[in-house]
Amino acid sequence: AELSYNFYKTRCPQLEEIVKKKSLELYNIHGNFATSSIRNLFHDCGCSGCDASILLDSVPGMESEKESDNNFGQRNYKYFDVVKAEVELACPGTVSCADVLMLAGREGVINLGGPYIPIKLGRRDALFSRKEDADRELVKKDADMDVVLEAFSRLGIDTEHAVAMLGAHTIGRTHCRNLVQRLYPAVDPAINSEYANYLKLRCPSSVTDDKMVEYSRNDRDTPMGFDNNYFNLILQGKGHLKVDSDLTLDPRTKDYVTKFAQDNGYFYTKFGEAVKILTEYKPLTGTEGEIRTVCRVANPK
Ligand code: HEM
Repeated sequence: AELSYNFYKTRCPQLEEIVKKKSLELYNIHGNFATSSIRNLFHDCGCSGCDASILLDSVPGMESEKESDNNFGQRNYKYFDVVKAEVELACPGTVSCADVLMLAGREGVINLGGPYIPIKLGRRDALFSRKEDADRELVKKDADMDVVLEAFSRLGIDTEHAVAMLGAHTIGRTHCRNLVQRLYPAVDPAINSEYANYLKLRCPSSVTDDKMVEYSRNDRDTPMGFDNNYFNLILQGKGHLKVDSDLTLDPRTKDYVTKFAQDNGYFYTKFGEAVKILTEYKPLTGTEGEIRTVCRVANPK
């Protein structure tokens, strides 16, 4: 069985309209659902394929992907339940959480002013989710470029598309616990010194308190705009993570950064192509897995 653009054409013809409407409604109330849904999508597909395994809660005997440090900062999982409930009303037991997650991620990009990305459908949902898979398969925040490019290449994504995908860091936030290693005891020389002072105001101590929700927005100019400003920012030394700074320094990636910084349309094209490849990575299809009713729990046996 394969994914296709018309998988739900007869099974649930209203699906894409429902997800679009509900995602926009949620975005209008909780703007950051759009932001987080894009990272959710990446971390679902990037760990054991696009199978909504990231949405499963831990249960006795199963520590889920959510518990991995690589998923620190993920938020708003609950809104997928809201979208899925609406889909269940129209088409009970028909549409997977994995497809809902892909479509909601797509709508997140659109709601933030980014490009429309056609998404093939027909995925099914994983029966389990394992913290260890997320520990192993997702890229750590301080990974070097070899590791980053290797991880993308495992997903079928080449260097240019990997650089485009990282353009997603044009929205959202970085918590201080992910920033302070580059600020204390000494500022990483790849960070612009004025900007480092700003980050130090946002994160005044090397000791962070996760309960305080201390963070800095990735793009202070257009925080809720899905645009190519990320590439301008990293060229100015305003990248938050090691990977953001390294993109401008590594000979394999730096020319793509300049190209995307100069041409928003080209960035959109390459980002869209990359998302298409990503969302078709290792889906469950046919009779594999299940169609979960509630995205956070596997169906009762
Ligand atoms: C592979 C290299 C990558 C690494 C190491 C990485 C790491 C991170 C880290 C550490 C954060 C901050 C989390 C926090 O402190 O709350 C973050 C945020 C984010 N990342 Fe990435 N990321 C990578 C690639 C991507 C890709 C490919 C996408 C999407 C296509 C993406 C989308 C996002 C988004 C949207 C946020 C903001 C989330 C929010 O505000 O809720 N990242 N990333």
